[in-house]
Amino acid sequence: MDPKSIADALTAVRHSRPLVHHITNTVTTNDCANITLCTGAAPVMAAAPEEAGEMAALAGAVVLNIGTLSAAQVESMLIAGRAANERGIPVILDPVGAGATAMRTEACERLLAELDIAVLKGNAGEIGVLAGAGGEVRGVDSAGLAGDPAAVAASCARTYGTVVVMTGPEDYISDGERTLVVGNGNPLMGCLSGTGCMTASVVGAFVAAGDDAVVAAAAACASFSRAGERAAELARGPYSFRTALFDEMANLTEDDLAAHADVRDAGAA
Ligand SMILES: Nc1ncnc2c1ncn2[C@@H]1O[C@H](COP(=O)(O)OP(=O)(O)O)[C@@H](O)[C@H]1O
Ligand SMILES: Cc1ncsc1CCOP(=O)(O)O
Ligand SMILES: [Mg+2]
Repeated sequence: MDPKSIADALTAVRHSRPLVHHITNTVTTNDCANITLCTGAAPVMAAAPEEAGEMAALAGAVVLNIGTLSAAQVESMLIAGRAANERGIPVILDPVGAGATAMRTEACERLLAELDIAVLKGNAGEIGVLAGAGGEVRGVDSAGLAGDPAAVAASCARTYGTVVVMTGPEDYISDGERTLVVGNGNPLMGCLSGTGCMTASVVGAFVAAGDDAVVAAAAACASFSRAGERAAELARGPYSFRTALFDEMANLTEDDLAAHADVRDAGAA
């Protein structure tokens, strides 16, 4: 893919500094706030049903993450999602742990049925479960996927009428017709809780700032994973990597991204 359109997508985030409203889990909420800031956008976390719709209406994107969900939180997600849908504000769903318990799977299916989800972003196991394609999930981690990942991402996108971002050593982005693969990243990203959640935040920032959700989501994945590559050069282990990941996201330049983003059509992968 044209490296300039990837770099331009980062420029668009930094110029528009979109507000990214999150209703998210209690484990990685601070990481999501700070990676949103380091990307060049503005985070806000607001989950109370009394304000979720009002806050969503002010946002450039809404990120719904079911990592530590409750029945009440699902209701807040529906309120926020409806407010966003009424205004054409993109909603990103992170189906953390879908497939691990019936509650998580059913919550995702309800959110996907009742809301217009712009981007469904999960790991390979979560997307495989929701696609009905033999995904396996252990807690919040992917435990495997049956079949060709590009085909699963595309099939899931068609099933739900959304853009799918399926993360792993390579990230697959598909709207059901066009499927891109992002090759950037480093294995240390899989050794840290929160990198999947942060991917959703970064996707939210890029989709808020862009016109084409497939290109924006691919640019988001390339940017975050390129920051991961640079951070890995500075790290002594997972926790110094974590610090470096935020710094490298904030310091990422359009020139570096244009030179190193590895975004291809999956068919040509
Ligand atoms: N082995 C790996 N090599 C490169 N990047 C990885 C690897 N594992 C995960 N990532 C990156 O880490 C982020 C989180 O992906 P993943 O671990 O699949 O999500 P989750 O935390 O939801 O299980 C994504 O940006 C993905 O590209
Ligand atoms: C460990 C854990 N448990 C519930 S949510 C959560 C964080 C998951 O973060 P990620 O999916 O980004 O690894
Ligand atoms: Mg993880």
